[in-house]
Amino acid sequence: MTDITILVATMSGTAEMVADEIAGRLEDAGAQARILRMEKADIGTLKDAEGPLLICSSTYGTGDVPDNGAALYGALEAGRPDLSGVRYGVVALGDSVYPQTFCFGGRKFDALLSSLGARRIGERFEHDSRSGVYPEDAAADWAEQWFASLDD
Ligand SMILES: Cc1cc2nc3c(=O)[nH]c(=O)nc-3n(C[C@H](O)[C@H](O)[C@H](O)COP(=O)(O)O)c2cc1C
Repeated sequence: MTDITILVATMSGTAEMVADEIAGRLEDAGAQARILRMEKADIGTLKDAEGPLLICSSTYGTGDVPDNGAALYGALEAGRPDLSGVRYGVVALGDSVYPQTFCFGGRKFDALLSSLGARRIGERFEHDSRSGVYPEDAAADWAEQWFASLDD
């Protein structure tokens, strides 16, 4: 069974709700999904994860990662661990009212993990809170496809 760790960075809870829905969908598809808020994660969490990681992050401030993800982001940036054994996917939440920094929380994690040697599986999923699409439904649909593509 594939173990998937969903790492959540959120300010007002949307990303956590999205992670809950994704976890349910992944479990239905036969995965073991664990949700971890980023303040409870460290470099070891990423390096030692049994299976792929799923970054689920919103965006705040001027294109910043949410506060609860800042310590992990900073530790990765400063420590520059070798993550070449890590596979990951990205769910990025944002709002197109901020076109200059749209979905930068998820995009920043994506760029950082990739620069540390981790391999992204599939395209990044980006949700615009202005779109009228429910983020949890769209992200769960995406995650089901993402999970299926892990075997490719
Ligand atoms: C103060 C504030 C700043 C924001 N800044 C950005 C931003 O720079 N870029 C972006 O794409 N979205 C931005 N957003 C939108 C949120 O990322 C988006 O609404 C997201 O769905 C919130 O998810 P959360 O509840 O998990 O934090 C901002 C929202 C707020 C309230």
